Amino acid sequence: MQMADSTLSLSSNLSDDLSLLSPTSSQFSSSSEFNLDRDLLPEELPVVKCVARARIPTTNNTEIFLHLYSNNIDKKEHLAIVFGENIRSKSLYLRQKNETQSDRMIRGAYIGKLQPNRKIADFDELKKIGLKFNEKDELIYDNRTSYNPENPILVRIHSECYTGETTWSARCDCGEQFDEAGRLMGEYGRGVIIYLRQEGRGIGLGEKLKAYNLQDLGADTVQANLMLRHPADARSFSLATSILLDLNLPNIKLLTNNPDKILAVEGKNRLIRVVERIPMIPIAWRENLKEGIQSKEINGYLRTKIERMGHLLQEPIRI
Ligand SMILES: Nc1nc2c(ncn2[C@@H]2O[C@H](COP(=O)(O)OP(=O)(O)OP(=O)(O)O)[C@@H](O)[C@H]2O)c(=O)[nH]1
Repeated sequence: MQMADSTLSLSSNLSDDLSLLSPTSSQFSSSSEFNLDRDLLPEELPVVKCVARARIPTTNNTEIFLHLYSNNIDKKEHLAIVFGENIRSKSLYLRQKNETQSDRMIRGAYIGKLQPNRKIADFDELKKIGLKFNEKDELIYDNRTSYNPENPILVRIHSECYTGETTWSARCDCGEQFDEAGRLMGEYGRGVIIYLRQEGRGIGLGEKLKAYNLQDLGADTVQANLMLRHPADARSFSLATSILLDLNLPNIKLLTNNPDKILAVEGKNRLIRVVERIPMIPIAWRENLKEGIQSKEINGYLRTKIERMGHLLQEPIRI
């Protein structure tokens, strides 16, 4: 999203900045200071290519199809976690030069199920049963081969969070949101989680750990980023736009509280349409205080997202 550092004029020395962290500091007063402008989004989208896909049976008894993407703007392995066998990547199914049926099965460009002794991935076999390909050998989608792109599909765009997903952090709601998105999509039997490698809202894990120390020293999640001379949010969602287009999913129902994410994934030319926003209400806020993430940090974190980043969420009134 590359949001600009618009509110804070920083002194050159971090230790000077620490003195700004008194509770009475009023320099951050307005809400949603960082909201995005559609006109400033890039015109051109990144080029993405699905290089491998595999079926993953999960511990929840749901089957997912993991799609791994390369792209022309970074070297990271971004992913689409796909619930539903008939959601197809255009770039994956393109026929590659000199590839064999076995090559296609190995990189996941098959239709149906793999089983021992299967010989044909899709192409010739599918032609035989009447499926059509265009002059570039791209599969022409129809009801038998693909999800109907007119039907909005449930999507979560998730940014990597090592601490929330792997080390059980109760500083943020990332792990809970990831699990919840998977649970919902498993229940519906359809959906996509786009997993973007932009740790720490794009500043990386090392910088996020420094931000956590600043938070323990009294900064909120936005202040900490700014004090480290990063934007409040350094992410871009154009890769998610390109991946959704590659999966032939132009209409989506987005699980998010972040209005900027909606704008960002739709992009400048609105090639993706968010036809519905589905809020992600923290479990502790919607059920009872015994469930969900319990920590003093999480409440401050969520409050800052509401007050300073304009998140569409309401803290429950506790009696
Ligand atoms: N810099 C920084 N990053 C954080 C902090 N807490 C969580 N993150 C990162 O924030 C990102 C998670 O944001 P998301 O949950 O995808 O998005 P969001 O903008 O909160 O919007 P939602 O869709 O409503 O969840 C991950 O990359 C986390 O690593 C923090 O205190 N500082």
